[in-house]
This record gives sequence, structure tokens and C-alpha cells, in this order.
Amino acid sequence: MDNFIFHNPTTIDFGTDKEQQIGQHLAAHGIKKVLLTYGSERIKRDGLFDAVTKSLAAQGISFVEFGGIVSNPVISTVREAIAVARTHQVEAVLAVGGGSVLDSSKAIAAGVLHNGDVWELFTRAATINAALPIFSVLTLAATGSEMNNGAVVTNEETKEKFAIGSPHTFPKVSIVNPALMQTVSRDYLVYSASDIIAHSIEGYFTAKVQPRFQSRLVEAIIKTVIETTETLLADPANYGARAEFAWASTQALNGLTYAGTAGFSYPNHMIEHSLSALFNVPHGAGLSVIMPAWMKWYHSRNPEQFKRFAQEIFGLETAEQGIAALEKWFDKIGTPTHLSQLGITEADLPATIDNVLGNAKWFGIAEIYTRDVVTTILKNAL
Ligand SMILES: NC(=O)c1ccc[n+]([C@@H]2O[C@H](COP(=O)([O-])OP(=O)(O)OC[C@H]3O[C@@H](n4cnc5c(N)ncnc54)[C@H](O)[C@@H]3O)[C@@H](O)[C@H]2O)c1
Repeated sequence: MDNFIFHNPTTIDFGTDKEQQIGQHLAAHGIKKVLLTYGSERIKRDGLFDAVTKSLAAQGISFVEFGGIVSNPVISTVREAIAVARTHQVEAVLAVGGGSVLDSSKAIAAGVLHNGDVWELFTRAATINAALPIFSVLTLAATGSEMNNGAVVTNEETKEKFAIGSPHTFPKVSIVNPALMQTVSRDYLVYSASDIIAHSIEGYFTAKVQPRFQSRLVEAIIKTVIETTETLLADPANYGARAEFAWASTQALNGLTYAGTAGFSYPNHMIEHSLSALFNVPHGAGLSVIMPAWMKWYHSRNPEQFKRFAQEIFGLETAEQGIAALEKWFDKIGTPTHLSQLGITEADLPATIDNVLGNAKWFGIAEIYTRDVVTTILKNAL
């Protein structure tokens, strides 16, 4: 096991009706005025907006709303929200939504206090030295954004999908009420399952130091996701399954599974971000295409761990069987496993490869992921 510091400052307030407590959480941090960010008008139709704003009002907290944040969020929207936040001099950002709203809110919170354009924080031309306090009410479990400091946003002009992460961008408090997730579409449920599995396997397969305990944590997350996804596809109202799915999702990317590991990288995310940036593919749908394709190329570099994966997750023997079983499971639940299902053809590969190579520098793995390697992986995915 490698040396590590594990510090996650986010409070998770988990369970039914917990959104009614959000005002108290903001008040405990001394917040009097907040930017309330969200995506579609759904939260106004289903009563969540009312529940949240009532809770704020009960604590004497005023809010300015900023809606319309799209899935695969874009930097132009973040810039607009920063202008609103500055005009109204809000003291915090409260995200109500899925990963796209949370990620945008982190960028807004950091961007408000950055003396320059917010995209500089993503290209690393500037560092994040401060951010407004961030709070969230999560409505879709997939990204782990509710308990990590990451935020991924696309620059529509440059077609770059880049991330930020700083000690300042952890949410202070995130409400995770699994009951709010019951309305998530069937498509997004299966994309979310894919995203959680991707968060789990990046370190599991690529780390140079991977303690068995960490592998077992990852396997518990993946097994839970497989079981609960199947339950939820048959019975979307099953609260117990929804709750375990949500908590597994939070755990997959809050740093815990990575404690004591070393030398890992995020190649599947590196490649998928290009699919989202260029073709606006839902993140999880892109990942379920890339993961099997990447595994077929990568597994001989870590044969023992791939064998372990096959045995522990699917009760099978060989690496190849484990990879095939994962792909089959993705097919079974209905998340794509081929680029063609995303409308991406061989003619799109040159531009996609160029975009991935740009990401590879940013992800710090350009030496491994050369043009030839990326081409092989993407051809595996056709
Ligand atoms: N910060 C991180 O660590 C991290 C990790 C992985 C992915 N991401 C990023 O997060 C984004 C994806 O976020 P996501 O997967 O949470 O999806 P999302 O936030 O983009 O939401 C997907 C769709 O579901 C809808 N939705 C949300 N909650 C709903 C509900 N309760 N009922 C019905 N519909 C609902 C949204 O309006 C949207 O149309 C991508 O940009 C991805 O790159 C971030």
C-alpha cells in the first residue's frame, strides 16, 4: 500500500425528504444569499424547486435562480452564470440536479472568484485559489460529483472537454435523496451504471500499486451496481435498490477506492471526453463503448487483475471471458457497446483521434496513448 492522505470534506446528508434540510445546511455555513442552479424546468413541475426554496426561505436565505444548464455542460453557460452571480453578489452556489448541474456549479463557484476568463482554470493557464461555497441536491446518481472536487465542462468553440479539481471545489454539503432519482429515464439509468463502473475500473486496472482491500471495495461497488441496475430496470420505484445504487455511485469517485493506490490513470475517460466534446454523446453511453474496446487492448498489461475481475465479478476464469461478460451485460441493459450505435463511423475517426491526443497531454498519458494505440482502441469500438 502506498502512503496517502485521505481527506474528503463533503458532508453527505442521505435519505428521504432530506432536501427539506438544505436551508439549514446553508444557514449553518452563514449563507444569506445563494445562486440556485438547475437544468430543465422538471424540478419546478415535480415540486423539488418548491421544497428547496421553501427550506431556504425558512432560514431567511434569498436566492437568484439560474436554469437551463444542459447535459454535457458548456463553458458559455458557465460564463453567463458567473455574470449573474457577480451582479447579484451571491455568497454561495446551490446546485439542484445531476452531474452536469453540479459540475457547472463548481466552475461557476471558482470562476466568480477568478480574475480572468473561467476557461483558464480548465486549461491550467491559471490555478483555482478560491471558490464560493458549493452545496448540492443531487437528482441523478452517476458521477460522484456530489462528493468530489471534479468538474468537467466542454468549450464549444475549441471542442475541448476538460476538467478542474481543487481543494476549494468540494461541495460543503450534498443532499442525496434516492427517492428524487426515481424519475431518471431508463437510458440515463443504464448510462449511469456504465459511468460508475468506469470510475471503479480506471484505477483497478491501471494502478501500479493496487492493494487487495481497494480491489475488494471496487468489486463491491461493481457488484452492487450490476444487481441494483437490474432491479431498477424491472422496478424503478424500488427505494432500497435506488439507495444502494446512489451510495455506490458516491463511493466510486470520492477518493476512497483510490486511497493507498498509486500510478493510476484515466484512459477511458480521456477517450470518452472526445466523444462527448465532438458528438455530444452522453458520458456513460460513450464509456460503455470505450471500456470493452480499451480492455481488449490493455488486458495483457495487467493479466492477473483482469483474471481477478472475471472471477470476482462474473464467476468466470479468463480475462477475455470477463471482458466479454461485461460487454454482454452492457448489451443486456441497453447501453451501447459500439461507436456505430452512437452514430459515429470510421470516417469520424481521424478527428476523434486528434481530439483524444489533445486530451492525452492533459491527462498526462500521451507517451502511452500514441496515435497508433488510440487508433487501435477506437477501431476495436467500431
Ligand atoms: N465531476 C465528476 O467527477 C464527474 C464524473 C463523471 C462524469 N462527469 C460529467 O457529468 C456529466 C453527466 O452528468 P450525469 O450523468 O449526472 O447526467 P446529467 O446531469 O447530464 O443529466 C442527464 C439527464 O438527466 C436529467 N435528469 C437529472 N435528474 C433527473 C431526475 N431526477 N429525473 C429525470 N431526469 C433527470 C437531466 O435533466 C439530463 O437531461 C457529464 O458532463 C460528465 O462528463 C463528472
